[in-house]
Amino acid sequence: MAKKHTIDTIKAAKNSEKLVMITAYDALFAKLFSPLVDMILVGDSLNMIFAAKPDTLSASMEQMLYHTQAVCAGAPESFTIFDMPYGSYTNKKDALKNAIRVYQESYADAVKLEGGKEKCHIVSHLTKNGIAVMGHIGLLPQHVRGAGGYKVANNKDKLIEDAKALEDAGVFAIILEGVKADIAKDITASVEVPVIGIGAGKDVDGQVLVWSDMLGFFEDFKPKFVKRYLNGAKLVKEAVAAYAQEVKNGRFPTKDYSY
Ligand SMILES: Nc1nc(=O)c2c([nH]1)NC[C@@H]1CN(c3ccc(C(=O)N[C@@H](CCC(=O)O)C(=O)O)cc3)CN21
Ligand SMILES: CC(C)C(=O)C(=O)O
Ligand SMILES: [Mg+2]
Repeated sequence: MAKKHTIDTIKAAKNSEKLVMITAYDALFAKLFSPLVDMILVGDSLNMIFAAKPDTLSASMEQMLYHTQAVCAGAPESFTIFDMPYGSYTNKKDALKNAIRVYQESYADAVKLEGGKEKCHIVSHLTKNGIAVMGHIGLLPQHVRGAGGYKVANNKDKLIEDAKALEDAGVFAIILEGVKADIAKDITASVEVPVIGIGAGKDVDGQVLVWSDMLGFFEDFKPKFVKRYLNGAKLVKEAVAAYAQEVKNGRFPTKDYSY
């Protein structure tokens, strides 16, 4: 990706090229991913992956800001999206206050928040104040406890209504999570902003995956939509085992590694 995206180039990608998005939570990986993807999401999924919590609900603004500062430091050339944590956008006033913190305390380019029609008054309040907002509909991880689990969403008419309402409220793109592929196709066709899928099949405008899922580091989590492009956990375990063995048997360090 030669030049950093803007909301205009992201919108223009619809119907011309697929958009590639990946999560990152730290500078090291963000720097590796940056030249290879269109957008980086600092997902509240970091609460589960980085902090080993059972869900995303306890992620805080402070934690999200800390990780976003790290990601932006590692990937200044990437369009970076801050995932608004649970409870940070329950009303217009709090949402704007917290979104302004994102722009003032990090270099994130946009924020993302979960919800459709019922969140549009908040989305338009943010966009009217100069904040770029990405929507997120379908399976909403922040609703996991209230909903009693992660469930694929199949209410096509409601999802199309949500997508259109978000577009009217001013989002520049929409995440569509956990939706049957044929329904996702119709939702994607119903709006002019790009729809980025996760577990939503191929007929969307782009894809997002959690980095540690697609690189095979998050071994305990293997839902249907995750493709493993690397067996990260296996490679790391082999390397650390080799190091441990060489320390134990005195083969490391040799003269080459000694002063
Ligand atoms: N590591 C990780 N990857 C993610 O993609 C992710 C997170 N964490 N945390 C936040 C949310 C939670 N997500 C999830 C979590 C579980 C399922 C899941 O169990 N899916 C079932 C389908 C259930 C159904 O058929 O209704 C599956 O078996 O695929 C899906 C998305 C996606 N997000
Ligand atoms: C799964 C993606 C879209 C997300 O919201 C996250 O990583 O938190
Ligand atoms: Mg999230």
